[in-house]
Amino acid sequence: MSYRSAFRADLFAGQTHIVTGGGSGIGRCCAHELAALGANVILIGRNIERLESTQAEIIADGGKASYYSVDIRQEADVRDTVAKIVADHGQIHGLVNNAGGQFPAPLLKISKNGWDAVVSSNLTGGFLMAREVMNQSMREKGGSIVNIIADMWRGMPSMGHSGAARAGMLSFTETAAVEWASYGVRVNAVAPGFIASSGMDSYGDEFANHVIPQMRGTIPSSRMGDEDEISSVITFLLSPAASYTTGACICVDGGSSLNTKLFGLKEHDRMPEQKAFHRAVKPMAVQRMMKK
Ligand SMILES: CCCCC/C=C/C(=O)SCCNC(=O)CCNC(=O)[C@H](O)C(C)(C)COP(=O)(O)OP(=O)(O)OC[C@H]1O[C@@H](n2cnc3c(N)ncnc32)[C@H](O)[C@@H]1OP(=O)(O)O
Ligand SMILES: NC(=O)C1=CN([C@@H]2O[C@H](COP(=O)(O)OP(=O)(O)OC[C@H]3O[C@@H](n4cnc5c(N)ncnc54)[C@H](OP(=O)(O)O)[C@@H]3O)[C@@H](O)[C@H]2O)C=CC1
Repeated sequence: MSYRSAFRADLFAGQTHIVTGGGSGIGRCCAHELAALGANVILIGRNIERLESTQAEIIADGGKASYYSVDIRQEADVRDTVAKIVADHGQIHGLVNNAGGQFPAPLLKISKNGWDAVVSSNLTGGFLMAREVMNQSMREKGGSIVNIIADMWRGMPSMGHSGAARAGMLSFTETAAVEWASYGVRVNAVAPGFIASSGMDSYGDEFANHVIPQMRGTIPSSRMGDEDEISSVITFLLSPAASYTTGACICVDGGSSLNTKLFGLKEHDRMPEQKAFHRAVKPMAVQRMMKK
């Protein structure tokens, strides 16, 4: 296995974990990490080429992976796909609800269809996946669900549809954690900040050249996060190390959600030692996962 996880190599041996959006970005990275820890990984997404490619990478690396192409917004397709997964692989131990995305636009420029497309991708789809996995496996056998949301605290300007959906997903996480705890099912969330993922590259030049440099200046850690820095927290939440953790949300954002504008971060807060520290830790993170 070439993926260098911080966790024990047989952590998920004999277990099956679903990763939605597993064909690219954070989901692909997470699929690699879970497979490196012994899991049989099920990749879900719409684009078959990307799913196939991630599956091939994992298998070439000595891991186990399969894929099912489905749009998580389609209720009947989600139900049938989960049924197929249970028939093919048996118990589902973990679900990573990572599929999603949005387009940058101010609220006044978002059509009803645009709003619905984003809300159904980032809220309804995750609910459908969790409900079906619960009904068809976890309510009998227990399990762990991790929902990926976003840094939407105090609003998400230019991505208001996504902010509303992610806030809803956090509330869903908390409700499901309470309702499903007695079935031995834990439900948690991870809120990534700015992560240098392949998905982030999809927003075009304006976003890359203007928005990202501007946002980087507001992050106390002075850099964007890497995909593996989200994956390791997902892995922790799926693992027995988090056996008493449910209904929690872990912000993985280099401190950006804490950076109040009131007496905000100044250049002199970024000490030279801090920059040196980043240079020291970055190579290890990069070694964990080679980006495409
Ligand atoms: C402060 C923290 C920042 C956090 C940063 C977050 C980063 C990330 O999440 S990284 C990347 C994640 N990946 C993506 O975002 C993938 C790219 N996005 C999408 O695929 C789309 O946004 C989607 C989720 C809406 C795709 O859904 P789909 O059903 O394929 O959408 P359609 O193309 O059919 O369009 C439906 C509807 O939406 C309108 N629309 C789509 N794009 C835009 C746009 N760029 N601007 C305005 N409107 C858009 C589209 O026009 C349709 O509406 P109608 O025209 O009214 O029918
Ligand atoms: N990168 C970042 O900075 C941040 C990312 N996030 C969130 O983290 C998650 C992963 O993002 P990231 O890896 O960066 O971006 P990607 O765009 O690479 O990943 C999104 C994945 O979701 C899948 N997907 C999207 N819609 C659907 C759908 N309707 N049905 C099934 N699969 C779907 C896509 O596959 P396909 O197109 O094949 O269906 C793709 O593999 C997303 O929810 C994203 O919004 C949150 C905060 C910050």
